Amino acid sequence: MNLTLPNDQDFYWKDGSLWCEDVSLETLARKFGTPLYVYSKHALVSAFNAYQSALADHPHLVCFALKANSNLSIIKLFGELGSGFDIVSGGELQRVKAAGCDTRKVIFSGVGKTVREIREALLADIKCFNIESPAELDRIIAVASELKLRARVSFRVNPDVDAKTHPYISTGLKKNKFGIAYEDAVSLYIKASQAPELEVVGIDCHIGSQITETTPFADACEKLCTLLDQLAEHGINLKHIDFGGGLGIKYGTETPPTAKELMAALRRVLVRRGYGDLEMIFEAGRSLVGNSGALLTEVEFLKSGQLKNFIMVDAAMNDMIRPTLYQAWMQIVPVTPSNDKSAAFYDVVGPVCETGDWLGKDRLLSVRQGDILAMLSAGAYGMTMASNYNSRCLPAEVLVNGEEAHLIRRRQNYEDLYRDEILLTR
Ligand SMILES: Cc1ncc(COP(=O)(O)O)c(C=O)c1O
Ligand SMILES: N[C@@H](CCCC[NH3+])C(=O)O
Repeated sequence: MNLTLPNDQDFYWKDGSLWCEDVSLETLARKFGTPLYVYSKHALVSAFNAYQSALADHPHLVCFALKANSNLSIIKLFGELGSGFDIVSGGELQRVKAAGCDTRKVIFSGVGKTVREIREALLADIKCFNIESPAELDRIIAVASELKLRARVSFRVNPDVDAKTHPYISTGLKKNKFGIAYEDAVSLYIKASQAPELEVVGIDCHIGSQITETTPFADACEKLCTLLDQLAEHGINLKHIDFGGGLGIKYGTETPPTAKELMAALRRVLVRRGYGDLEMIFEAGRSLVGNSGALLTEVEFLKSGQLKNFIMVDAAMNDMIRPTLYQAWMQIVPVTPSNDKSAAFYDVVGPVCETGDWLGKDRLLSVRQGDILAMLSAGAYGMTMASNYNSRCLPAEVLVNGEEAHLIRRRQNYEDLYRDEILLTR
């Protein structure tokens, strides 16, 4: 595979070493230790602005999906750029508040919202609940009635389109647990519109993640427009259409559409179907943060197995689970390549006691003990999916802005591992 770097504007080669903006990754690894997540502020801002400029001529709200990366400093940065937020838990709502951002720009998705979470979101005056089941509709009515508040709602409709992505991250099919059935949508909208506790404001779908074509989005849009036609016949007219997230990024050889291309495809459908004036909402996660981050890790040992060679690094599946969970391919490069050792094929593995603890397989690399490797495009679903498995401390996170590198999450220490546990003394 002849590969270029996935984001060679913000992570690029200079003087024989890999840099993030105006700081070398080697320097960052030595200064902050490894494993280390490094994010480029410029990349984050550019990704957000790509959506903003593609949508500039239309009413819209880009809601950053916190599940992709929920560091407070990153939430705050997007908030300052004008972002809304897509949340799926009370904890994520609390993060939006803790970052000092506007909860009235929050969209609440998720199939299992608890009474407590609904209460908190209503009190925070969020923009909209994306309802995912008839039972949730009843629950929101009950909580709104108890609080004497009106909930703004939309239904997440399952358009049953194939997003052509990994089965674990495709969500818009009939067999998935997400959303309400397309066939049930009209009757649920009628019920919701008759409830005084609700204001029915939108329609929503989310068909999957890491989608690299525009067609599935356009297909979903057509299906939602057909529903909008049917709802209009019942006098139900909505204010917004929410396309969820899902826009893919470049990890290796993918060529995903740009935000501009995606918007053009959606606008074509909306305008043709007579819904060009609706506010367009996006719950963008990966496409805002994925290519903005790298995971740095140090080579602990090289090991020749019976059938394979291994590079043992100090990052593991607990720090970055995507490769083993989805067989995801993510680029791994030495940050300061040298040719004084001949290249060989290696599996890049961590120290966790699981055969599935790998970050890359069959990679042609020339490395020595002590070298720093960078796993690229690691800004989405990296740190947020990290765990303490094997009692490993969570990595630190650094945000680079030009020549400056700010620590935005300190590395955990051993005491952090059991701080919440209670040692029974008898
Ligand atoms: C409801 C919902 N919205 C938004 C997202 C963000 O998706 P992505 O990171 O692919 O943009 C997800 C995750 O797939 C999701 O489940
Ligand atoms: N966590 C997944 C995507 C799932 C998105 C959540 N709906 C990934 O790393 O690709």
